[in-house]
Amino acid sequence: MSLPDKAFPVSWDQFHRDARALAWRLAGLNQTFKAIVCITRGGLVPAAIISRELNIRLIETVCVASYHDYVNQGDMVLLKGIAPELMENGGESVLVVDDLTDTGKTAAQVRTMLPKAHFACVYAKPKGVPTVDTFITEVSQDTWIYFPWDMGFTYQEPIAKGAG
Ligand SMILES: O=P(O)(O)OC[C@H]1O[C@H](OP(=O)(O)OP(=O)(O)O)[C@H](O)[C@@H]1O
Ligand code: HPA
Ligand SMILES: [Mg+2]
Repeated sequence: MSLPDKAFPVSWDQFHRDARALAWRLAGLNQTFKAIVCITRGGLVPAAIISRELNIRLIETVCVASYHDYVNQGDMVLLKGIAPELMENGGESVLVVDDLTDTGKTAAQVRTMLPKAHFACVYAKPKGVPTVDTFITEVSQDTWIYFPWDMGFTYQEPIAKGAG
């Protein structure tokens, strides 16, 4: 598999705005969440923003590794599971947070551990949409999202390079 055709670069400002929009959406559910389980590593950043906005202080991680060479998804490896007390009652009142759902495999794997939890992510691609309960922005499946923590400043060729 090669890199998707379209690029969706996200700045820190935009990510903060979108993660805060997700927090507003979750606040509107009028549901009390007793804990956040964030899917590392991408879920750590929105979890920090959402935990601040919703005043959730109990934060757990589930550590899943799957994308071993940038775009190609290898086997999923569970590096660290979830504290047993948060898995009681299928994870009822637990909020699971990730930066995005793409094929939906990561969310589906975590759902097997927390079937009754609420799954939220900032961005979603169509294949992943059915695996989450709440998200903010959908991008097409052939789009690659570039997160600010993966980026650096580089020279950009003019769009009309060579012209004039
Ligand atoms: O819906 P999927 O096709 O499973 O893809 C979505 C997952 O892929 C990315 O994580 P990644 O496995 O790249 O690891 P990272 O969060 O540690 O960067 C992203 O943060 C999601 O967790
Ligand atoms: N961007 C960054 N990481 C990802 C993506 C993406 O579009 N899909 C799966 N992991
Ligand atoms: Mg991830």
